[in-house]
Amino acid sequence: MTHTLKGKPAAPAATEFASDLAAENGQLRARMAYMIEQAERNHAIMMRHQAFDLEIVGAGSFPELIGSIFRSLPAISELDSVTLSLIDEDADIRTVMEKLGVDFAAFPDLLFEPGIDGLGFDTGTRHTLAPPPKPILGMFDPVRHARQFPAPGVRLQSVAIVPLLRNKRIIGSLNLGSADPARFTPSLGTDFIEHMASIIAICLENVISNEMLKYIGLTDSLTGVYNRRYIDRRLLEEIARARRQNYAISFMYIDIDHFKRVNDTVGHQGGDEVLREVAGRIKAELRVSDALARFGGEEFVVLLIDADLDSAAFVAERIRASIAASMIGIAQGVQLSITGSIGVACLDKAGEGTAEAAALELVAHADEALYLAKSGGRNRVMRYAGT
Ligand SMILES: Nc1nc2c(ncn2[C@@H]2O[C@H](COP(=O)(O)OP(=O)(O)OP(=O)(O)O)[C@@H](O)[C@H]2O)c(=O)[nH]1
Repeated sequence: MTHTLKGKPAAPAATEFASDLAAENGQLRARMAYMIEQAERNHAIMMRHQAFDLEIVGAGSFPELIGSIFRSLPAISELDSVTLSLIDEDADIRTVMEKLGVDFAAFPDLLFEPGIDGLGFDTGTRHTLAPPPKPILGMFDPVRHARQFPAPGVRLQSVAIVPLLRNKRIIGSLNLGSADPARFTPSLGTDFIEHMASIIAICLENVISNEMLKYIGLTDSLTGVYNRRYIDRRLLEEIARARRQNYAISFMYIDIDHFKRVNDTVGHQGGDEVLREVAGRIKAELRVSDALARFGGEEFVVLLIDADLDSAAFVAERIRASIAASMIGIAQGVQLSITGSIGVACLDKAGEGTAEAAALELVAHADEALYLAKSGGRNRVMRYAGT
């Protein structure tokens, strides 16, 4: 038997080798287990992101898309804050979405920027052919990132400001915030978040153009107010809602008096200017919940929500007075005195029968009242006699 200097028996070489091997094996197994766990975790993240991609690609409207982004992205990416900045130079997107009924109060993390400068990318000195900006990753700075994170719910530590690009044009930024300081560091690879941002950018551009088209299809290009298609649809929705909530809705026909003479005197273009001015004057007398449309020609209609015949006639009188109040100036200094006749009808507690039948009846009653206003001498408001 061999002895060490301290007198203990030395382990045989084979046993030593076996225990080294076992230790190494253990380490390798632990590493393997860790790598499998990582791979499974990454796979789960990939699957969640694929499901997210499918969800946003399938979004049929702007609120649906924005809702999906704010609801799902923080959860699947384990983020503490997600905001979205959209460039909206002349507030066109905001205006159209509002007109289509989008409630922006429901999306406090949706931010509009009047220009590219507000996004914080270095674009000032960029040559037009230079590559588009890359995501900016790093520590959260409450001053520098105040625009992207105006009211973060938690104390953010690191952020990623990812440009949303369409054909190399920046349309906004996706702003990701984490309470973990190591989550977004400048050295982190950005392929994954750039890919995610590119899908979001495509979806955003698609829904925004779809909503714009929808809006164009529902508005009158000459005056910018709604068109007949919009009112026909809205009337049915409003009748159904008025029935559920038990309130009255009213309808008004407004027809410019002797408009043929206007066209004959100042030409069709002059007539168009008068139509635009009259639309503006009517609109100024309405509440945001009321809907104004041009039914074609020189005829406008107004749908008043939660308004009985008395209140509708009161608003109609205000509109009549405002059209007649002052001359309308058109090109080359020509001033015209314009009046309008108005017929008003009301669907008390939203009527009986189908919504379609009730809508037809309401419009016909307002038309009858308009006829009375015209035959009674014009520049007047008449109520439907049967209501
Ligand atoms: N400028 C312009 N004129 C239009 C447009 N659409 C219809 N009109 C004209 O509107 C006029 C409507 O005339 P009428 O329906 O005879 O009625 P009116 O002259 O207004 O007479 P009353 O309604 O009876 O007071 C016609 O001359 C149409 O050519 C339009 O988009 N622009």
